[in-house]
Amino acid sequence: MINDLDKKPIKLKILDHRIGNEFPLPDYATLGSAGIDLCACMGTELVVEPGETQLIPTGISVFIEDPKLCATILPRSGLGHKHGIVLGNLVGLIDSDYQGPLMVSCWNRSQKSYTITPGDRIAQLVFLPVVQAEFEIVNSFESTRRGLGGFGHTGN
Ligand SMILES: O=c1ccn([C@H]2C[C@H](O)[C@@H](COP(=O)(O)OP(=O)(O)OP(=O)(O)O)O2)c(=O)[nH]1
Ligand SMILES: [Mg+2]
Repeated sequence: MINDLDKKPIKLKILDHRIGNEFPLPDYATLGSAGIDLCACMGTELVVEPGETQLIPTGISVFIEDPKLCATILPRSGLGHKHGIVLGNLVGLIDSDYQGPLMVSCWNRSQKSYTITPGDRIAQLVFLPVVQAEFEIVNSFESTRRGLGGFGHTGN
């Protein structure tokens, strides 16, 4: 269990006033949840046809501020597995200096149209640590057992 004091304060703007009223404030569903569900905040129902991708507002923006953190937008497993509703960008990456609205690219990879109703939880937001690299230009690397082998080099 994560104590509230161990949680990282993150600035959040409510852009759609249904958030915190008709739709819940973003929060972890259970004590051990890694993700916070994001709600679809469009005005009316939206039908995503098979193969189609729609950009859906979530009604919030966050300012992560700390460059050692980012957030990712991930599919919800139930929607992805049962209905083929995943993300058009596969994974959304939210930069620590981004201050705009959080948007979800919804891709219907199934053969059936899918209706999204305002307030539906369409994806989830996961905060993650980030390490920024500073490149050191070299001419060669110390050799390793793997060396250049990859892409199945070690077998199945
Ligand atoms: O699913 C997503 C992915 C990104 N973003 C926002 C936050 C992110 O910080 C910004 C830029 O995303 P990214 O760097 O992945 O896109 P880009 O195509 O490289 O755009 P840019 O040139 O603005 O960086 O868009 C979202 O709201 N939802
Ligand atoms: Mg970018």
